Amino acid sequence: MANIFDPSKFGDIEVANRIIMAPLTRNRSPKAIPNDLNATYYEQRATAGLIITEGTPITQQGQGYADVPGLYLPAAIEGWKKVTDAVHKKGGKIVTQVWHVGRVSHVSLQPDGAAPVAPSAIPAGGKTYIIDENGNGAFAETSAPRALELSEIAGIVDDFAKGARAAIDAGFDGIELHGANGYLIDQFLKSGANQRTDEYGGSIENRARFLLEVVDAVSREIGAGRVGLRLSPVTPANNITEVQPQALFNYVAEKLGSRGLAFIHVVEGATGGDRAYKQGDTPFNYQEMKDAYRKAGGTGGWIVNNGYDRDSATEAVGSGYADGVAFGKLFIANPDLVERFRDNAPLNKPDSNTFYGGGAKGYTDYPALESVA
Ligand SMILES: C=C(C(=O)O)c1ccccc1
Repeated sequence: MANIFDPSKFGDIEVANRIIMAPLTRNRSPKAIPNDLNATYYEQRATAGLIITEGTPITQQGQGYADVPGLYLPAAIEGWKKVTDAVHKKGGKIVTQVWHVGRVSHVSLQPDGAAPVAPSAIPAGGKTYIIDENGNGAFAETSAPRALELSEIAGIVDDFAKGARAAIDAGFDGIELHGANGYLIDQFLKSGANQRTDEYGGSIENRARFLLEVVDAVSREIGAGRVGLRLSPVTPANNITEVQPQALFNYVAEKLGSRGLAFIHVVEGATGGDRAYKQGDTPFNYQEMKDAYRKAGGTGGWIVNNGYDRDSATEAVGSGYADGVAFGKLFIANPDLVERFRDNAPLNKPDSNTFYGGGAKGYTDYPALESVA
């Protein structure tokens, strides 16, 4: 019976344990270029079985928030090399979350101040984080998106492949495709954001087409064994909705089963919120989705996320339900979370006031156990 401290292998990626650092946007990479402070932050957390970095846009069009790192500038690749080198020197493993925000953006962040793009011209609502005219961080309403022309979609699929290649060039052990939380891939998947009438909209097969084309393109580029995928079947994040999540994600899981991916990372419930959240009246059955994946030949690691603690993670891995458990806020506040879990030691509490933006405070200044002994 596995436990959370056992090593494993997710596709081509060997991991020292099952305690995974979840992707966490921190808005501390001005001009989309990773910096020394970012390298320190990730290095401090290198004992995670696998670090999944914050969302990293593949293009400026895919950028939706100020000061997140990108993969589309040469200087950013050099910046990421500082991060991957630092983590590898500590024996860690790290993949980057490859991201296109779709409609969750603002014209001030878009090339030539253009409208953000999406499957359909349906606004996300809600707010994003920009740098205002005075150079200060500020929250702003997301801008109304335009619907992608059919002829544009292949180019974005190719942008994902280029981003995956850039990630490997930057020294990452692989990538996680961001298919969750109401961003572009999730917008194509879900009925509330995708009302296209061409081969990318309407039926479940059509709405899953973009995801599967992106999976196949990045797998051709860097090898499926270095590709993970994050999904969030029922999250309401960024006002995304879906009328039949179980049918959709059972289908997606079945189609992923034959693609040899390294891992599938599933947000259970509302991202960062209610684990029991559901879209519609029927609770989502995550085991059923996993069964569909395994039945179709899926061998990738099954990583679960949202509201887990040491005990529930131990149960999830020990029972064989999960191969890994991803922790977000706990890794923000506990760089040495693995050691704290091993010693069943007290945990630092995260300060939500410093989650987004700023510098070292609330980022690299959380103490590790040995520093408080
Ligand atoms: C990448 C994010 C996600 O997946 O929800 C994100 C973006 C901004 C703030 C928090 C989280």
